Amino acid sequence: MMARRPGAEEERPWKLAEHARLGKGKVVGVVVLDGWGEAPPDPFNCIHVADTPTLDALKKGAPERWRLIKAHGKAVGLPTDDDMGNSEVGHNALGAGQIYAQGAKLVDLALASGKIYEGEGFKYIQQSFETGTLHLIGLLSDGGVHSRIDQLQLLLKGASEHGAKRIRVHILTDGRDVLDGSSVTFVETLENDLAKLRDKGVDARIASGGGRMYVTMDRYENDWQVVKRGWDAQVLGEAPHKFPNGHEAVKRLRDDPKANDQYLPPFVVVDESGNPVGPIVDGDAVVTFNFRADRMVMLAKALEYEDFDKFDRVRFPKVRYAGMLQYDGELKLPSHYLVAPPEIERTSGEYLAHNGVRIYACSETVKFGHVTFFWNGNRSGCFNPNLEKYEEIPSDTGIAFNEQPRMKAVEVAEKARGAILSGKFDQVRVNIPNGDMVGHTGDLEATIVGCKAADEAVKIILDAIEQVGGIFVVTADHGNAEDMVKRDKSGKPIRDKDGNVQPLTSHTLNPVPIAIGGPGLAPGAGFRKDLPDAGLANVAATLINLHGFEAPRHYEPTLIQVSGASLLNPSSAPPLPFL
Ligand SMILES: O=C(O)[C@H](O)COP(=O)(O)O
Ligand SMILES: [Mn+2]
Ligand SMILES: [Mn+2]
Repeated sequence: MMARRPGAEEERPWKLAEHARLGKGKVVGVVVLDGWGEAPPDPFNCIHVADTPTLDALKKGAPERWRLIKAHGKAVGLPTDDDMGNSEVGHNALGAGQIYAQGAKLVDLALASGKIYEGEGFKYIQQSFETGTLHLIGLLSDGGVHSRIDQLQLLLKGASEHGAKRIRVHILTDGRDVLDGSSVTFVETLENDLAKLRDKGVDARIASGGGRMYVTMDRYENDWQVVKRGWDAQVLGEAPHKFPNGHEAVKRLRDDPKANDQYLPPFVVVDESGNPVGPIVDGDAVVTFNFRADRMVMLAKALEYEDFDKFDRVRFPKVRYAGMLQYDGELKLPSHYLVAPPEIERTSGEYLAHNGVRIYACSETVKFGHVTFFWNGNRSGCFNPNLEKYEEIPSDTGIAFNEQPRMKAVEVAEKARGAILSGKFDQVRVNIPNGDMVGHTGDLEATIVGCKAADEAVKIILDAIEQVGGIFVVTADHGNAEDMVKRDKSGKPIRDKDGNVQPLTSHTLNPVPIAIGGPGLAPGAGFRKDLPDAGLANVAATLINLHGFEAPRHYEPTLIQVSGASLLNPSSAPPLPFL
Protein backbone atom coordinates (compact mmCIF):
# COMPACT_ATOMS: atom_id res chain seq x y z
CA MET A 1 0.00 0.00 0.00
CA MET A 2 1.13 3.51 -0.67
CA ALA A 3 2.00 5.53 2.43
CA ARG A 4 -0.52 8.33 2.72
CA ARG A 5 0.07 11.78 4.15
CA PRO A 6 -1.68 12.31 7.46
CA GLY A 7 -4.82 14.29 6.78
CA ALA A 8 -5.18 13.10 3.19
CA GLU A 9 -8.30 11.21 4.20
CA GLU A 10 -9.98 14.39 5.41
CA GLU A 11 -9.07 16.17 2.19
CA ARG A 12 -10.37 13.37 0.02
CA PRO A 13 -13.02 11.53 2.00
CA TRP A 14 -14.34 8.23 0.73
CA LYS A 15 -17.91 9.30 1.40
CA LEU A 16 -19.31 10.82 -1.78
CA ALA A 17 -21.80 13.69 -1.78
CA GLU A 18 -25.25 12.96 -3.07
CA HIS A 19 -25.84 14.15 -6.57
CA ALA A 20 -28.03 17.22 -6.84
CA ARG A 21 -30.08 15.98 -9.77
CA LEU A 22 -29.52 12.29 -10.21
CA GLY A 23 -31.09 9.89 -7.79
CA LYS A 24 -29.76 6.69 -6.28
CA GLY A 25 -31.02 3.16 -6.55
CA LYS A 26 -31.17 2.55 -10.30
CA VAL A 27 -29.40 -0.52 -11.61
CA VAL A 28 -26.63 0.61 -13.93
CA GLY A 29 -25.63 -1.90 -16.64
CA VAL A 30 -22.11 -1.21 -17.92
CA VAL A 31 -21.00 -2.92 -21.11
CA VAL A 32 -17.42 -2.68 -22.36
CA LEU A 33 -17.23 -3.92 -25.93
CA ASP A 34 -13.62 -4.99 -26.25
CA GLY A 35 -11.93 -3.80 -29.44
CA TRP A 36 -14.90 -1.82 -30.77
CA GLY A 37 -13.87 1.48 -32.32
CA GLU A 38 -15.61 3.90 -34.64
CA ALA A 39 -14.46 4.19 -38.25
CA PRO A 40 -16.05 5.14 -41.59
CA PRO A 41 -18.10 2.47 -43.34
CA ASP A 42 -15.83 0.25 -45.40
CA PRO A 43 -15.69 -3.45 -46.38
CA PHE A 44 -12.85 -3.89 -43.84
CA ASN A 45 -14.87 -2.34 -41.04
CA CYS A 46 -16.30 -5.56 -39.62
CA ILE A 47 -18.57 -3.70 -37.21
CA HIS A 48 -20.10 -1.85 -40.13
CA VAL A 49 -20.45 -5.00 -42.24
CA ALA A 50 -21.89 -7.08 -39.40
CA ASP A 51 -25.55 -7.01 -38.55
CA THR A 52 -25.54 -4.91 -35.36
CA PRO A 53 -29.07 -3.53 -34.94
CA THR A 54 -28.71 -2.82 -31.22
CA LEU A 55 -25.57 -0.73 -31.51
CA ASP A 56 -26.93 0.96 -34.67
CA ALA A 57 -30.08 1.95 -32.81
CA LEU A 58 -28.04 3.48 -29.98
CA LYS A 59 -26.08 5.55 -32.46
CA LYS A 60 -29.04 6.71 -34.47
CA GLY A 61 -31.63 6.85 -31.73
CA ALA A 62 -30.60 9.63 -29.37
CA PRO A 63 -27.82 11.94 -30.59
CA GLU A 64 -27.49 13.58 -27.19
CA ARG A 65 -26.85 10.20 -25.60
CA TRP A 66 -24.27 8.84 -28.01
CA ARG A 67 -20.79 10.23 -28.62
CA LEU A 68 -17.19 9.28 -29.28
CA ILE A 69 -14.39 9.34 -26.75
CA LYS A 70 -10.64 9.00 -27.11
CA ALA A 71 -9.13 5.63 -26.32
CA HIS A 72 -5.49 5.87 -27.41
CA GLY A 73 -2.27 7.76 -26.83
CA LYS A 74 -1.94 10.41 -24.17
CA ALA A 75 -5.65 10.25 -23.32
CA VAL A 76 -4.92 6.89 -21.69
CA GLY A 77 -1.43 7.64 -20.36
CA LEU A 78 0.61 6.24 -23.25
CA PRO A 79 3.84 7.94 -24.37
CA THR A 80 2.52 9.48 -27.62
CA ASP A 81 -0.63 9.89 -29.68
CA ASP A 82 0.83 7.40 -32.14
CA ASP A 83 0.29 4.66 -29.54
CA MET A 84 -2.85 2.63 -30.12
CA GLY A 85 -5.07 1.91 -27.16
CA ASN A 86 -5.13 -1.41 -25.38
CA SER A 87 -7.14 -3.22 -22.75
CA GLU A 88 -4.85 -2.55 -19.83
CA VAL A 89 -4.64 1.21 -20.20
CA GLY A 90 -8.23 1.38 -21.45
CA HIS A 91 -9.79 -0.42 -18.52
CA ASN A 92 -7.46 1.37 -16.10
CA ALA A 93 -8.74 4.70 -17.40
CA LEU A 94 -12.39 3.57 -17.45
CA GLY A 95 -12.28 2.38 -13.86
CA ALA A 96 -9.88 4.89 -12.32
CA GLY A 97 -11.29 8.14 -13.68
CA GLN A 98 -7.80 9.60 -13.87
CA ILE A 99 -5.04 9.46 -16.46
CA TYR A 100 -1.87 7.83 -15.18
CA ALA A 101 1.48 7.64 -16.94
CA GLN A 102 1.42 3.99 -17.90
CA GLY A 103 4.09 1.26 -17.86
CA ALA A 104 5.37 2.02 -21.37
CA LYS A 105 6.02 5.62 -20.41
CA LEU A 106 7.48 4.86 -16.98
CA VAL A 107 9.97 2.41 -18.50
CA ASP A 108 10.92 4.98 -21.16
CA LEU A 109 11.65 7.53 -18.46
CA ALA A 110 13.62 5.11 -16.28
CA LEU A 111 15.75 4.01 -19.23
CA ALA A 112 16.32 7.55 -20.49
CA SER A 113 17.43 8.84 -17.10
CA GLY A 114 19.41 5.72 -16.26
CA LYS A 115 17.47 5.43 -12.98
CA ILE A 116 16.52 1.89 -13.90
CA TYR A 117 20.12 0.84 -13.12
CA GLU A 118 20.06 2.49 -9.70
CA GLY A 119 16.91 0.80 -8.45
CA GLU A 120 16.61 -2.13 -6.07
CA GLY A 121 15.46 -4.50 -8.84
CA PHE A 122 18.46 -4.01 -11.05
CA LYS A 123 20.90 -4.11 -8.12
CA TYR A 124 19.31 -7.41 -7.12
CA ILE A 125 19.75 -9.13 -10.48
CA GLN A 126 23.19 -7.55 -10.89
CA GLN A 127 24.46 -9.78 -8.10
CA SER A 128 24.25 -12.69 -10.55
CA PHE A 129 26.24 -11.02 -13.33
CA GLU A 130 29.68 -12.08 -12.11
CA THR A 131 29.09 -15.80 -12.31
CA GLY A 132 25.65 -16.27 -13.85
CA THR A 133 23.78 -15.53 -17.07
CA LEU A 134 21.23 -12.76 -17.48
CA HIS A 135 18.10 -14.08 -19.21
CA LEU A 136 15.65 -11.64 -20.79
CA ILE A 137 12.22 -13.07 -21.62
CA GLY A 138 9.53 -11.13 -23.43
CA LEU A 139 7.56 -10.07 -26.47
CA LEU A 140 9.73 -9.02 -29.41
CA SER A 141 8.01 -6.24 -31.36
CA ASP A 142 7.42 -2.53 -31.42
CA GLY A 143 3.71 -2.95 -30.64
CA GLY A 144 4.02 -0.95 -27.42
CA VAL A 145 1.18 -2.89 -25.80
CA HIS A 146 3.16 -5.38 -23.71
CA SER A 147 6.73 -4.39 -24.53
CA ARG A 148 8.83 -2.47 -27.02
CA ILE A 149 11.94 -3.67 -28.82
CA ASP A 150 13.67 -0.31 -28.37
CA GLN A 151 13.36 -0.72 -24.60
CA LEU A 152 14.88 -4.21 -24.88
CA GLN A 153 17.73 -2.76 -26.94
CA LEU A 154 18.44 -0.12 -24.31
CA LEU A 155 18.25 -2.69 -21.54
CA LEU A 156 20.67 -4.99 -23.32
CA LYS A 157 23.15 -2.16 -23.75
CA GLY A 158 22.66 -0.89 -20.20
CA ALA A 159 22.90 -4.31 -18.60
CA SER A 160 26.14 -5.08 -20.44
CA GLU A 161 27.56 -1.71 -19.40
CA HIS A 162 26.58 -2.54 -15.83
CA GLY A 163 28.40 -5.83 -15.73
CA ALA A 164 26.33 -8.51 -17.53
CA LYS A 165 28.84 -10.74 -19.33
CA ARG A 166 26.59 -13.51 -20.57
CA ILE A 167 23.11 -12.67 -21.84
CA ARG A 168 20.44 -14.95 -23.28
CA VAL A 169 17.26 -13.58 -24.84
CA HIS A 170 14.14 -15.74 -24.95
CA ILE A 171 11.90 -14.21 -27.58
CA LEU A 172 8.15 -14.38 -28.06
CA THR A 173 7.08 -13.47 -31.56
CA ASP A 174 4.12 -11.12 -31.91
CA GLY A 175 1.94 -10.75 -35.04
CA ARG A 176 -0.94 -9.58 -32.84
CA ASP A 177 -0.02 -6.02 -31.85
CA VAL A 178 1.96 -5.75 -35.10
CA LEU A 179 1.56 -7.26 -38.59
CA ASP A 180 1.85 -11.00 -38.98
CA GLY A 181 5.20 -11.86 -40.55
CA SER A 182 7.03 -8.92 -38.99
CA SER A 183 8.75 -11.28 -36.54
CA VAL A 184 11.55 -11.93 -39.04
CA THR A 185 12.56 -8.27 -39.14
CA PHE A 186 12.43 -7.90 -35.36
CA VAL A 187 14.66 -10.97 -34.92
CA GLU A 188 17.10 -9.59 -37.48
CA THR A 189 17.31 -6.33 -35.56
CA LEU A 190 17.88 -8.17 -32.29
CA GLU A 191 20.51 -10.49 -33.81
CA ASN A 192 22.39 -7.41 -35.10
CA ASP A 193 22.39 -5.88 -31.65
CA LEU A 194 23.55 -9.10 -30.04
CA ALA A 195 26.35 -9.39 -32.62
CA LYS A 196 27.51 -5.89 -31.67
CA LEU A 197 27.53 -6.90 -28.02
CA ARG A 198 29.57 -9.99 -28.91
CA ASP A 199 32.07 -7.71 -30.67
CA LYS A 200 32.44 -5.95 -27.35
CA GLY A 201 33.17 -9.21 -25.57
CA VAL A 202 29.69 -9.90 -24.17
CA ASP A 203 28.50 -13.45 -24.80
CA ALA A 204 25.00 -12.50 -25.96
CA ARG A 205 22.60 -14.75 -27.93
CA ILE A 206 19.00 -15.65 -28.54
CA ALA A 207 18.39 -18.88 -26.61
CA SER A 208 14.77 -19.83 -27.28
CA GLY A 209 11.50 -18.63 -28.65
CA GLY A 210 7.98 -19.25 -29.81
CA GLY A 211 4.76 -17.46 -30.75
CA ARG A 212 3.19 -15.44 -27.94
CA MET A 213 -0.23 -17.13 -28.05
CA TYR A 214 1.22 -20.63 -28.05
CA VAL A 215 4.23 -20.07 -25.83
CA THR A 216 4.27 -18.28 -22.44
CA MET A 217 1.85 -15.37 -22.87
CA ASP A 218 -1.41 -16.88 -21.69
CA ARG A 219 -3.44 -14.83 -19.23
CA TYR A 220 -5.86 -15.25 -16.34
CA GLU A 221 -4.88 -18.92 -16.07
CA ASN A 222 -6.81 -19.83 -19.19
CA ASP A 223 -4.34 -22.54 -20.26
CA TRP A 224 -1.21 -23.36 -18.25
CA GLN A 225 0.07 -25.55 -21.09
CA VAL A 226 1.00 -22.34 -22.89
CA VAL A 227 3.29 -21.35 -20.03
CA LYS A 228 4.65 -24.89 -19.73
CA ARG A 229 5.72 -24.90 -23.39
CA GLY A 230 7.69 -21.75 -22.71
CA TRP A 231 9.14 -23.10 -19.46
CA ASP A 232 10.38 -26.22 -21.20
CA ALA A 233 12.20 -24.14 -23.81
CA GLN A 234 13.42 -21.26 -21.65
CA VAL A 235 14.33 -23.07 -18.44
CA LEU A 236 14.87 -26.70 -19.43
CA GLY A 237 16.23 -25.98 -22.92
CA GLU A 238 13.82 -28.48 -24.46
CA ALA A 239 11.61 -27.88 -27.50
CA PRO A 240 10.48 -29.79 -30.57
CA HIS A 241 12.45 -27.48 -32.89
CA LYS A 242 16.18 -26.81 -32.67
CA PHE A 243 18.12 -24.22 -34.65
CA PRO A 244 21.63 -22.76 -34.70
CA ASN A 245 20.35 -19.21 -34.05
CA GLY A 246 17.18 -17.23 -33.52
CA HIS A 247 17.02 -15.67 -36.95
CA GLU A 248 17.28 -19.04 -38.67
CA ALA A 249 14.63 -20.39 -36.30
CA VAL A 250 12.01 -17.77 -37.06
CA LYS A 251 12.73 -17.73 -40.79
CA ARG A 252 12.51 -21.51 -41.10
CA LEU A 253 9.40 -21.85 -38.92
CA ARG A 254 7.74 -19.22 -41.08
CA ASP A 255 8.41 -21.31 -44.20
CA ASP A 256 5.37 -23.37 -43.25
CA PRO A 257 2.57 -21.79 -45.33
CA LYS A 258 0.25 -21.95 -42.33
CA ALA A 259 2.79 -20.29 -40.00
CA ASN A 260 1.58 -17.38 -37.94
CA ASP A 261 3.79 -15.23 -35.69
CA GLN A 262 1.29 -15.48 -32.83
CA TYR A 263 1.40 -19.28 -32.86
CA LEU A 264 4.97 -20.22 -33.85
CA PRO A 265 5.93 -23.46 -32.09
CA PRO A 266 8.55 -23.37 -29.33
CA PHE A 267 12.19 -23.67 -30.35
CA VAL A 268 15.58 -23.66 -28.70
CA VAL A 269 18.91 -22.54 -30.09
CA VAL A 270 21.56 -25.26 -29.83
CA ASP A 271 25.34 -25.37 -30.23
CA GLU A 272 27.31 -27.64 -32.59
CA SER A 273 26.87 -30.57 -30.22
CA GLY A 274 23.13 -30.07 -30.09
CA ASN A 275 23.09 -28.66 -26.55
CA PRO A 276 20.81 -25.73 -25.75
CA VAL A 277 22.80 -22.48 -25.53
CA GLY A 278 20.78 -20.93 -22.75
CA PRO A 279 18.78 -23.00 -20.29
CA ILE A 280 18.10 -21.17 -17.04
CA VAL A 281 20.14 -22.60 -14.17
CA ASP A 282 20.89 -21.93 -10.49
CA GLY A 283 22.65 -18.63 -9.94
CA ASP A 284 21.30 -16.95 -13.10
CA ALA A 285 19.33 -13.71 -13.27
CA VAL A 286 16.01 -13.49 -15.12
CA VAL A 287 14.12 -10.40 -16.27
CA THR A 288 10.71 -10.57 -17.91
CA PHE A 289 10.90 -7.40 -19.99
CA ASN A 290 7.20 -6.92 -20.74
CA PHE A 291 5.83 -3.93 -18.86
CA ARG A 292 2.23 -5.08 -19.13
CA ALA A 293 1.01 -7.41 -16.44
CA ASP A 294 -1.72 -9.73 -17.64
CA ARG A 295 0.31 -12.00 -19.87
CA MET A 296 3.37 -12.12 -17.59
CA VAL A 297 1.69 -12.98 -14.28
CA MET A 298 1.55 -16.71 -14.94
CA LEU A 299 5.24 -16.97 -15.85
CA ALA A 300 6.08 -14.73 -12.88
CA LYS A 301 4.33 -17.23 -10.60
CA ALA A 302 6.24 -20.13 -12.13
CA LEU A 303 9.55 -18.30 -11.74
CA GLU A 304 8.91 -17.03 -8.22
CA TYR A 305 6.71 -19.41 -6.24
CA GLU A 306 8.39 -22.20 -4.33
CA ASP A 307 5.02 -23.96 -4.04
CA PHE A 308 3.61 -24.34 -7.50
CA ASP A 309 1.36 -27.05 -8.90
CA LYS A 310 0.12 -25.73 -12.23
CA PHE A 311 2.50 -27.93 -14.22
CA ASP A 312 5.56 -30.01 -13.51
CA ARG A 313 8.47 -27.60 -13.67
CA VAL A 314 10.92 -30.56 -13.56
CA ARG A 315 13.59 -28.18 -12.33
CA PHE A 316 13.02 -25.02 -10.27
CA PRO A 317 16.27 -23.09 -10.65
CA LYS A 318 17.33 -20.73 -7.87
CA VAL A 319 17.54 -17.50 -9.79
CA ARG A 320 17.36 -13.81 -9.07
CA TYR A 321 14.20 -12.80 -10.89
CA ALA A 322 12.83 -9.32 -11.56
CA GLY A 323 9.92 -8.14 -13.67
CA MET A 324 10.23 -5.03 -15.79
CA LEU A 325 7.40 -3.84 -13.53
CA GLN A 326 5.69 -5.37 -10.55
CA TYR A 327 2.76 -7.07 -12.25
CA ASP A 328 0.38 -7.48 -9.31
CA GLY A 329 0.51 -5.02 -6.45
CA GLU A 330 -1.76 -7.07 -4.20
CA LEU A 331 0.18 -10.30 -4.67
CA LYS A 332 3.44 -8.31 -4.69
CA LEU A 333 4.39 -10.29 -7.76
CA PRO A 334 7.16 -10.37 -8.66
CA SER A 335 8.81 -9.21 -5.47
CA HIS A 336 11.66 -7.60 -7.41
CA TYR A 337 11.11 -5.28 -10.36
CA LEU A 338 13.10 -2.76 -12.38
CA VAL A 339 10.52 0.04 -12.60
CA ALA A 340 7.77 0.88 -10.13
CA PRO A 341 4.32 0.46 -11.72
CA PRO A 342 1.82 3.32 -11.91
CA GLU A 343 0.21 3.85 -8.54
CA ILE A 344 -3.40 3.73 -9.58
CA GLU A 345 -5.44 4.55 -6.52
CA ARG A 346 -8.89 5.65 -5.46
CA THR A 347 -10.59 3.97 -8.39
CA SER A 348 -14.34 4.26 -8.95
CA GLY A 349 -14.78 0.68 -7.74
CA GLU A 350 -13.20 1.53 -4.41
CA TYR A 351 -15.28 4.70 -4.02
CA LEU A 352 -18.49 2.89 -4.88
CA ALA A 353 -17.67 0.10 -2.43
CA HIS A 354 -17.18 2.73 0.30
CA ASN A 355 -20.59 4.14 -0.57
CA GLY A 356 -22.52 0.88 -0.40
CA VAL A 357 -22.92 0.30 -4.14
CA ARG A 358 -23.28 -3.41 -4.88
CA ILE A 359 -21.29 -4.49 -7.91
CA TYR A 360 -21.42 -7.54 -10.14
CA ALA A 361 -18.69 -7.97 -12.76
CA CYS A 362 -18.46 -10.71 -15.35
CA SER A 363 -16.63 -11.77 -18.46
CA GLU A 364 -15.22 -14.91 -19.94
CA THR A 365 -11.73 -15.98 -18.87
CA VAL A 366 -9.75 -14.19 -21.57
CA LYS A 367 -11.18 -10.82 -20.51
CA PHE A 368 -12.16 -11.52 -16.93
CA GLY A 369 -9.22 -9.66 -15.42
CA HIS A 370 -9.90 -6.71 -17.71
CA VAL A 371 -13.24 -5.91 -16.13
CA THR A 372 -11.99 -6.68 -12.60
CA PHE A 373 -8.19 -6.43 -12.18
CA PHE A 374 -7.51 -3.69 -14.77
CA TRP A 375 -10.77 -1.88 -13.99
CA ASN A 376 -9.75 -1.72 -10.34
CA GLY A 377 -6.30 -0.27 -11.04
CA ASN A 378 -4.39 -3.56 -11.42
CA ARG A 379 -5.70 -4.92 -8.18
CA SER A 380 -6.86 -8.50 -7.84
CA GLY A 381 -9.94 -9.34 -5.81
CA CYS A 382 -12.91 -7.32 -4.59
CA PHE A 383 -12.83 -4.22 -2.41
CA ASN A 384 -15.70 -5.50 -0.30
CA PRO A 385 -16.77 -9.13 -0.80
CA ASN A 386 -20.05 -8.40 0.97
CA LEU A 387 -21.00 -5.95 -1.77
CA GLU A 388 -19.27 -7.35 -4.82
CA LYS A 389 -19.43 -10.51 -6.87
CA TYR A 390 -17.07 -11.25 -9.76
CA GLU A 391 -18.01 -14.12 -12.04
CA GLU A 392 -15.91 -15.77 -14.75
CA ILE A 393 -17.29 -17.84 -17.64
CA PRO A 394 -14.61 -20.30 -18.83
CA SER A 395 -13.29 -19.42 -22.28
CA ASP A 396 -12.62 -21.98 -24.97
CA THR A 397 -9.05 -23.22 -24.77
CA GLY A 398 -6.67 -24.62 -27.34
CA ILE A 399 -8.26 -22.85 -30.32
CA ALA A 400 -7.80 -19.56 -32.12
CA PHE A 401 -10.90 -17.45 -31.65
CA ASN A 402 -11.86 -17.37 -35.31
CA GLU A 403 -12.87 -21.01 -34.87
CA GLN A 404 -15.58 -20.08 -32.33
CA PRO A 405 -16.13 -16.38 -33.04
CA ARG A 406 -19.30 -16.09 -31.00
CA MET A 407 -17.17 -16.93 -27.99
CA LYS A 408 -19.13 -16.73 -24.73
CA ALA A 409 -20.80 -13.40 -25.49
CA VAL A 410 -24.34 -14.62 -25.00
CA GLU A 411 -23.41 -16.61 -21.87
CA VAL A 412 -21.82 -13.52 -20.31
CA ALA A 413 -24.89 -11.45 -21.21
CA GLU A 414 -27.21 -14.05 -19.72
CA LYS A 415 -25.25 -13.97 -16.48
CA ALA A 416 -25.52 -10.20 -16.51
CA ARG A 417 -29.25 -10.42 -17.15
CA GLY A 418 -29.57 -12.72 -14.14
CA ALA A 419 -27.63 -10.27 -11.99
CA ILE A 420 -29.71 -7.31 -13.20
CA LEU A 421 -33.02 -9.06 -12.57
CA SER A 422 -31.89 -10.44 -9.20
CA GLY A 423 -32.22 -7.09 -7.48
CA LYS A 424 -28.99 -7.83 -5.66
CA PHE A 425 -26.75 -5.41 -7.54
CA ASP A 426 -26.57 -1.70 -8.32
CA GLN A 427 -23.91 -1.99 -11.01
CA VAL A 428 -23.67 -4.91 -13.42
CA ARG A 429 -20.51 -4.64 -15.48
CA VAL A 430 -19.36 -6.89 -18.29
CA ASN A 431 -16.71 -7.10 -20.96
CA ILE A 432 -17.83 -8.60 -24.28
CA PRO A 433 -14.62 -9.76 -25.96
CA ASN A 434 -15.51 -10.68 -29.55
CA GLY A 435 -14.51 -7.52 -31.46
CA ASP A 436 -11.07 -7.76 -29.95
CA MET A 437 -10.30 -11.45 -29.62
CA VAL A 438 -11.62 -12.38 -33.04
CA GLY A 439 -10.28 -9.14 -34.54
CA HIS A 440 -6.77 -10.17 -33.48
CA THR A 441 -6.98 -13.26 -35.70
CA GLY A 442 -7.25 -11.04 -38.80
CA ASP A 443 -10.09 -13.26 -40.05
CA LEU A 444 -12.72 -10.92 -41.49
CA GLU A 445 -15.59 -13.36 -41.80
CA ALA A 446 -15.13 -14.63 -38.27
CA THR A 447 -14.85 -11.09 -36.92
CA ILE A 448 -18.15 -10.19 -38.57
CA VAL A 449 -19.77 -13.19 -36.86
CA GLY A 450 -18.17 -12.13 -33.57
CA CYS A 451 -19.46 -8.56 -33.85
CA LYS A 452 -22.99 -9.82 -34.47
CA ALA A 453 -22.77 -11.99 -31.37
CA ALA A 454 -21.53 -9.01 -29.33
CA ASP A 455 -24.51 -6.98 -30.54
CA GLU A 456 -26.88 -9.77 -29.49
CA ALA A 457 -25.25 -9.79 -26.08
CA VAL A 458 -25.78 -6.05 -25.70
CA LYS A 459 -29.46 -6.50 -26.56
CA ILE A 460 -29.90 -9.10 -23.82
CA ILE A 461 -28.44 -6.70 -21.28
CA LEU A 462 -30.38 -3.68 -22.51
CA ASP A 463 -33.64 -5.65 -22.39
CA ALA A 464 -32.96 -6.61 -18.79
CA ILE A 465 -32.18 -2.98 -17.91
CA GLU A 466 -35.46 -1.99 -19.55
CA GLN A 467 -37.29 -4.56 -17.46
CA VAL A 468 -35.98 -3.23 -14.13
CA GLY A 469 -36.21 0.47 -15.07
CA GLY A 470 -32.43 0.85 -14.96
CA ILE A 471 -29.74 2.76 -16.81
CA PHE A 472 -27.21 1.50 -19.33
CA VAL A 473 -23.77 2.64 -20.37
CA VAL A 474 -22.36 0.93 -23.44
CA THR A 475 -18.79 1.75 -24.42
CA ALA A 476 -15.51 0.15 -25.48
CA ASP A 477 -11.86 0.12 -24.45
CA HIS A 478 -10.12 0.71 -27.82
CA GLY A 479 -10.56 -0.04 -31.50
CA ASN A 480 -9.87 -3.26 -33.34
CA ALA A 481 -12.71 -4.85 -35.36
CA GLU A 482 -13.67 -1.58 -37.07
CA ASP A 483 -10.48 -1.65 -39.13
CA MET A 484 -9.05 -4.94 -40.27
CA VAL A 485 -6.70 -4.03 -43.09
CA LYS A 486 -3.29 -2.46 -43.49
CA ARG A 487 -3.71 0.89 -45.22
CA ASP A 488 -1.46 3.40 -46.94
CA LYS A 489 -1.08 6.94 -45.67
CA SER A 490 -4.17 8.08 -47.57
CA GLY A 491 -6.22 5.37 -45.89
CA LYS A 492 -6.51 3.05 -48.89
CA PRO A 493 -6.03 -0.69 -48.27
CA ILE A 494 -2.61 -1.80 -49.51
CA ARG A 495 -2.86 -4.55 -52.13
CA ASP A 496 -0.09 -6.79 -53.45
CA LYS A 497 0.30 -7.53 -57.18
CA ASP A 498 -2.35 -10.24 -56.95
CA GLY A 499 -4.79 -7.82 -55.34
CA ASN A 500 -4.51 -9.36 -51.88
CA VAL A 501 -4.64 -7.21 -48.79
CA GLN A 502 -2.78 -7.73 -45.53
CA PRO A 503 -5.08 -8.23 -42.53
CA LEU A 504 -4.57 -5.83 -39.63
CA THR A 505 -4.52 -7.93 -36.48
CA SER A 506 -3.74 -5.10 -34.08
CA HIS A 507 -5.74 -2.47 -32.23
CA THR A 508 -6.26 0.94 -33.81
CA LEU A 509 -6.02 4.63 -32.98
CA ASN A 510 -9.74 5.16 -33.44
CA PRO A 511 -12.08 6.65 -30.85
CA VAL A 512 -14.76 4.48 -29.31
CA PRO A 513 -18.48 5.09 -28.87
CA ILE A 514 -20.25 5.62 -25.59
CA ALA A 515 -24.03 5.46 -25.29
CA ILE A 516 -26.22 6.03 -22.24
CA GLY A 517 -29.91 5.41 -21.79
CA GLY A 518 -32.56 3.26 -20.20
CA PRO A 519 -35.82 4.07 -18.44
CA GLY A 520 -34.00 5.01 -15.23
CA LEU A 521 -31.95 7.77 -16.80
CA ALA A 522 -33.22 11.20 -15.73
CA PRO A 523 -35.21 12.76 -18.61
CA GLY A 524 -32.94 15.76 -19.09
CA ALA A 525 -29.70 13.80 -18.92
CA GLY A 526 -27.39 13.75 -21.92
CA PHE A 527 -23.80 14.31 -22.90
CA ARG A 528 -22.41 17.77 -22.34
CA LYS A 529 -20.95 19.48 -25.38
CA ASP A 530 -18.00 21.22 -23.77
CA LEU A 531 -15.69 18.20 -23.63
CA PRO A 532 -14.91 17.44 -27.28
CA ASP A 533 -11.59 15.80 -26.32
CA ALA A 534 -12.97 13.60 -23.57
CA GLY A 535 -11.61 10.09 -23.27
CA LEU A 536 -12.07 6.86 -21.40
CA ALA A 537 -10.98 8.45 -18.12
CA ASN A 538 -14.13 10.61 -18.18
CA VAL A 539 -16.35 7.55 -17.87
CA ALA A 540 -15.75 6.85 -14.17
CA ALA A 541 -17.17 10.20 -13.00
CA THR A 542 -20.10 9.62 -15.36
CA LEU A 543 -20.83 6.25 -13.77
CA ILE A 544 -20.53 7.60 -10.25
CA ASN A 545 -23.08 10.29 -11.20
CA LEU A 546 -25.44 7.67 -12.61
CA HIS A 547 -25.30 5.93 -9.22
CA GLY A 548 -26.54 9.20 -7.69
CA PHE A 549 -23.25 10.61 -6.35
CA GLU A 550 -21.05 13.54 -7.16
CA ALA A 551 -17.71 12.33 -8.49
CA PRO A 552 -14.50 13.00 -6.53
CA ARG A 553 -13.04 16.38 -7.42
CA HIS A 554 -9.75 14.98 -8.67
CA TYR A 555 -11.45 12.80 -11.31
CA GLU A 556 -11.60 13.72 -14.97
CA PRO A 557 -14.94 15.49 -15.47
CA THR A 558 -18.21 13.70 -16.04
CA LEU A 559 -19.52 13.41 -19.57
CA ILE A 560 -23.10 14.18 -18.64
CA GLN A 561 -25.27 17.08 -17.71
CA VAL A 562 -28.90 17.29 -16.73
CA SER A 563 -31.45 19.79 -18.01
CA GLY A 564 -28.92 22.25 -19.33
CA ALA A 565 -26.81 22.55 -16.18
CA SER A 566 -23.29 21.19 -16.00
CA LEU A 567 -23.08 18.74 -13.14
CA LEU A 568 -19.74 19.92 -11.89
CA ASN A 569 -20.03 23.59 -12.50
CA PRO A 570 -23.64 24.61 -13.06
CA SER A 571 -22.85 28.30 -13.58
CA SER A 572 -20.60 27.61 -16.58
CA ALA A 573 -22.91 25.18 -18.30
CA PRO A 574 -23.41 25.71 -21.99
CA PRO A 575 -27.00 25.53 -23.23
CA LEU A 576 -27.95 22.09 -24.43
CA PRO A 577 -29.21 22.28 -28.00
CA PHE A 578 -31.33 19.17 -27.63
CA LEU A 579 -33.36 20.36 -24.68
O1 LIG B 1 -2.73 -9.24 -25.18
C1 LIG B 1 -3.39 -9.15 -26.20
O2 LIG B 1 -4.26 -9.97 -26.53
C2 LIG B 1 -3.08 -8.01 -27.15
O3 LIG B 1 -1.71 -7.75 -27.15
C3 LIG B 1 -3.75 -6.77 -26.70
O4 LIG B 1 -5.11 -6.97 -26.54
P1 LIG B 1 -5.92 -6.36 -25.33
O5 LIG B 1 -5.20 -5.11 -24.93
O6 LIG B 1 -7.27 -6.08 -25.93
O7 LIG B 1 -5.97 -7.38 -24.28
MN1 LIG C 1 -9.27 -4.64 -25.11
MN1 LIG D 1 -6.79 -6.80 -27.95
